[in-house]
Amino acid sequence: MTEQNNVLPDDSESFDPAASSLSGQVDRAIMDELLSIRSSIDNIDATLVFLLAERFKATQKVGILKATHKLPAGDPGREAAQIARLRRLAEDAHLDPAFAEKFLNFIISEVIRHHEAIAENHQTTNQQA
Ligand SMILES: O=C(O)C(=O)C[C@]1(C(=O)O)C=C[C@@H](O)C=C1
Repeated sequence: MTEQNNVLPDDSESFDPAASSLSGQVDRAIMDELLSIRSSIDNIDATLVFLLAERFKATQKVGILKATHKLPAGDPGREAAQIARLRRLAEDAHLDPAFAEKFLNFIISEVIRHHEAIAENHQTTNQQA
């Protein structure tokens, strides 16, 4: 049977978790320890991608709602509250709050770009109708 029941995409054929420019240059035990830690990093990176995909699905709904009701793409008041909250969470988690703020701003700027594209598209479609 070729049916796939797993939820995760299969990247096992294209991704080599042992890929490294250090291969053959580092003691086996050290390399094994490095690969073991990298395995956690790979799981975390995969989780980040799935979480970001879910966040962008949610913000796409916001973008459609905003375009439908002609609301501005950005909401600086909301952003200020989000940034203050994330900075506090970052501090509690021993993550650099400046990095957390930069990361959120990076994501939000992409979301605003998407919102503007949705609004543009919505306007064009309505002009044609
Ligand atoms: O909540 C909104 O109004 C959104 O458009 C989402 C979002 C976000 O990505 O969190 C993006 C842009 C706004 O400036 C504020 C927040």
